[in-house]
Amino acid sequence: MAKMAASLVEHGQDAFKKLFKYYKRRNPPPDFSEVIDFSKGLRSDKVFPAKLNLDAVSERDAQRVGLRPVQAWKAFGLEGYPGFIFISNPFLPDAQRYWVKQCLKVYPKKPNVCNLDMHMTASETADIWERSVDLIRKNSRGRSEPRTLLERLRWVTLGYHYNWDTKTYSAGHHCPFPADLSCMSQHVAAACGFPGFTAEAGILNYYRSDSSLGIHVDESELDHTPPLLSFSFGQSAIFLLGGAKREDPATAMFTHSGDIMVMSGASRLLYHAVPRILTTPTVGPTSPGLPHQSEGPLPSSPEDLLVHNIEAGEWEVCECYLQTSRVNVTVRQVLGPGQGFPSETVKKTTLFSSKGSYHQGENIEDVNIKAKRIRNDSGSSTDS
Ligand SMILES: O=C(O)CCC(=O)C(=O)O
Ligand SMILES: [Fe+2]
Repeated sequence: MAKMAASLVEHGQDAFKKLFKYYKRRNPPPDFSEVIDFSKGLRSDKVFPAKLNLDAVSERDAQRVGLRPVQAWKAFGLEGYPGFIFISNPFLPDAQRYWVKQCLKVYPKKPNVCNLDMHMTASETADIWERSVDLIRKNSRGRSEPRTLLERLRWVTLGYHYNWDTKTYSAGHHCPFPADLSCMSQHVAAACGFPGFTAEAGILNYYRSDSSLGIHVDESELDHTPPLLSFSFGQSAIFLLGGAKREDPATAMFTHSGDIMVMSGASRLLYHAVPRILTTPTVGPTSPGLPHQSEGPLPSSPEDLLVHNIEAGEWEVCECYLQTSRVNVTVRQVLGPGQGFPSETVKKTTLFSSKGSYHQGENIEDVNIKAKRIRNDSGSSTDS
């Protein structure tokens, strides 16, 4: 089986698509032995330690956003992918809980935009968390139908809201980017050698255990010099990193809870995909970094600490949700320094951003292909 995965890579022709299908397959299950696992350090000969800028972020600034001191981060590069940096869970004990809570409770709130807005009124989507918590708490693993709004959440956009139809950002469709996530992203980017990074757009993807994300490249940002940052929480997944062309072969790696990926330089515009979320039927964490038992509270709050310990009741809901889910946050800088949107994009916004018409009259498959959205095994749309 391991040979099979390798031979798919060697044959070139549509190698990425074949690898995607291979890792997505349930029956028979794929062999994961060739998947790079950065949590195991330098075990693979393709993995090498990445150099970070150790002075870019003070220990105090890192702590403020829930990160360990940069000196303690385990950061890796991957042979053949210059500019790709994988940081294996650099979060302080319990800090992930804060970020998970933000992703589930805070960022889906208005004025941010989510998939549920496309079919529901503003008042119906006003408090997704509050409307979901009681049922999530009574969670029974293994059921297939999502019962709550939180379980039907597929994406949230922050800052400059990504328009899935036109594949553009625009000046007219924008709301303030969350200050905490902006600050954390700035520190991660600075440690990776990008001190001027500005978080301008965010896409949160909410994956259920049968979800996948198709092969795509993130090229809608107007400047590709700044890196793209990716934060993963919850269940582990297989992430495939390909080449500059869609059919180029790809490398498979695990992403676990707390892991950060940085796509910069020559790796900024590489094709990538998430063919599979890895969940096991056992209760408790399956992802090495998933916070389960309290790992020890965050340091008692200096006044300016951005992350804080969350309430036990809130974590109970997050933990139930994460037993079958993965949340990924990508943070992007859209514009170069001093750059503005071309007037063309502003015009397009008026045409396409009216909420009622978003995705309407379109075949769901077309929308999924165009917008490279998350799909479920059943093939059903996860856009609603
Ligand atoms: O979920 C992931 O790890 C990748 C997400 C992604 O590629 C995207 O949002 O563009
Ligand atoms: Fe992406």
